[in-house]
This record gives sequence, structure tokens and C-alpha cells, in this order.
Amino acid sequence: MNVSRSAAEPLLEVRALRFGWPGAPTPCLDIAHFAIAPGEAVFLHGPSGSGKSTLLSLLAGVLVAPQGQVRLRGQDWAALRGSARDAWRVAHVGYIFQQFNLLPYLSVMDNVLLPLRLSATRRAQGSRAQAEELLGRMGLGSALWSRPALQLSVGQQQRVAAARALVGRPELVIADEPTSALDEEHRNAFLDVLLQACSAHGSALVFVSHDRRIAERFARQVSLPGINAAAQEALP
Ligand SMILES: Nc1ncnc2c1ncn2[C@@H]1O[C@H](COP(=O)(O)OP(=O)(O)OP(=O)(O)O)[C@@H](O)[C@H]1O
Repeated sequence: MNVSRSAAEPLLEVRALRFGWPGAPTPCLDIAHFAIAPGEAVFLHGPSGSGKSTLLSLLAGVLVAPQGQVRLRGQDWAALRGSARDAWRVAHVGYIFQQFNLLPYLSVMDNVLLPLRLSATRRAQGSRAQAEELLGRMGLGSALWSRPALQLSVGQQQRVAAARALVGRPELVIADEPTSALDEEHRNAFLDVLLQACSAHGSALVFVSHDRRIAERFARQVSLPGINAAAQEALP
């Protein structure tokens, strides 16, 4: 997995991607080209069902498209199999899932430290002190750190998931509706921490939300129907 890189290369590049869910009559995604530069903050929006979560899964190699390419740091996800794909993902991607995917019986701190345990690359760029700082900045004080994740409120779990995505400074952070369970005050504080941490770490951020009030905080805004020929074909 030694992929040589030049400074001008995008961090993430999608080419001629076509993806349909099994049994669906038409493809869900048909994207000729889409690229994200290192450190870029992108707000991805589109109607419900337009394929945002599907695209995020393809960007992070959780799904692999049978047609086209998705390359992260020059590495095509489709060329990696099983555990190699998982290792590439944990080394380079922090993912805040819509349902958080915390390990419920692990403590808050152990959930956040998981990427450092699983990846030497993340471990080299992270530490327990960094995890503590991220949790603190997310408003999750030390009294919560040894509690099992399942004992936290939904809004607190969302912030634990964000700290886990940021620890170890992955080059790409993906956030799928990460503010849906937060009130306005917590949402703004959460966005401040997420954007500042990504900027300080040099991490690119792809942030999906229905909440267009957030959009202006991002340097780049992308509409999924806008980059998806499959959606345009479906228009009357
Ligand atoms: N696991 C799956 N199996 C089959 N079809 C799926 C699956 N996941 C999503 N789809 C279909 O793919 C399309 C896009 O779904 P997706 O969840 O990516 O949209 P979305 O834009 O993220 O929606 P939302 O904003 O409501 O979260 C929908 O038609 C959905 O029914």
C-alpha cells in the first residue's frame, strides 16, 4: 500500500462512479468526476433519499462500486480487500456515522481511543491527552469518561463519535448528519470544535446535513443532485 503522492493531487477523487443498490431499477449515483483537496471543508446537501449516505459510504470504502473509481490518497478502494481496506480506512478516515456506531459497553474514553489502538498511523499522530482535550472541548467532562457509552444521552454520544473521528488526525473526516440530535447552542459549539480541529489537523471534512443554516460555515457547498447525473436523468 505504498502510494506515491504529489502535493497537487486531490486527497479524494471520484471518477466515472456508478452505483445502484441491488434490486433498484435505476442507479442511485452516477458521478463523472468529484474531487476534494487536502484540508478542504465541504458541505454536502440534497433531498432525503438522494444518496448522500450512500456516497459517504463509497468515499470511505465501506461500500465499493462495481463501476468507476474512488481513490483516497491515490489508493483505489476497489483494489483493497477485506482487512486491508479496513486498515486503510482506520488509518486515514474518521467517520461520524448517522447512528454513531459506538461500542455500547466500552467506556467513553475507550471508544475515543479505539482508532489509536487499531492503527499505528493514527497512534503516531494522537494520544490520550489529545482524546481528553477533544472530549473536553466537546463539553464532555472527565466525570463521563469512564461511563459506558450506552449510558450517555443521544447528543452526548454524537459528540463522543466526533471525538473518536478526530483523534489521531486522519486526513479525511466524514460526518453524516452529526448535529441532528443537538440543540442550537450545542450545535454551534460542536461545529466550532469540529471545524477548528479539522483546520488545525489539516483534515478535509465532508459534512452532510439538511440544515442549510450551517452551510455558510463551509468554504465549499456541493449539492448531490448537482454532481449526480443519475438524479438529473430522473428529473421530468
Ligand atoms: N442498504 C440499502 N439497501 C437498499 N437500498 C438502499 C440502502 N440504503 C439506501 N438505499 C436506497 O438508496 C437511496 C439513497 O439512500 P441514502 O440513504 O443514501 O440517501 P440520503 O440522501 O442519505 O437520505 P437521508 O437524507 O434521508 O438520510 C434511497 O432510495 C434508499 O432507499
